[in-house]
Amino acid sequence: MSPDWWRWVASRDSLTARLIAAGGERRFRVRLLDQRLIRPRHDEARVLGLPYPRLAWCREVALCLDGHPWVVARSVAPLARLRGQRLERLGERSLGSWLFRQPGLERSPIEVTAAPPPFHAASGPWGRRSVFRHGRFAVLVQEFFLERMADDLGLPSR
Ligand SMILES: C=C(O[C@@H]1C=C(C(=O)O)C=C[C@H]1O)C(=O)O
Repeated sequence: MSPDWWRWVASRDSLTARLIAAGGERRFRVRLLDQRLIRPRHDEARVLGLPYPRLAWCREVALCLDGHPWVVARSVAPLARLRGQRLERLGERSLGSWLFRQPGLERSPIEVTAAPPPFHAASGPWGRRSVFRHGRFAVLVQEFFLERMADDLGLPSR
């Protein structure tokens, strides 16, 4: 991986904040693509340490700059660990802007993939995922950086 991409893929602070900063004059927007109850995919259940199959709340978004998707994300939170968090009310507010305000937030090591997003038609150089926890609450956040972001920021292909 190029150092330019490593800085994005390995970052552990808020991606929302980084995208807004990198976007400069461009307008940032979270576009809500879907939110629903699901049975997590096998690999998602494994990463979350869930006995399969358990119901989970799923949210899919595109993080857009001036209307162009730079990142697509799918977040999966086991219902049993939602602990009354009303995540469905986030709407087009960023999950990150809420998450990073939670006291005692912990983040697992980041897993990286070169595979395309399994939940979206767009493609790009890298994907990653990690689990955020605070107290008993847990959410798996899976983010895929798209070609449009590489083009707009003049990043290398990989
Ligand atoms: C986890 C973060 O939140 C971002 C916002 C998301 C959303 O609103 O659904 C999903 C993934 C993120 O990239 C972050 O900013 O780091």
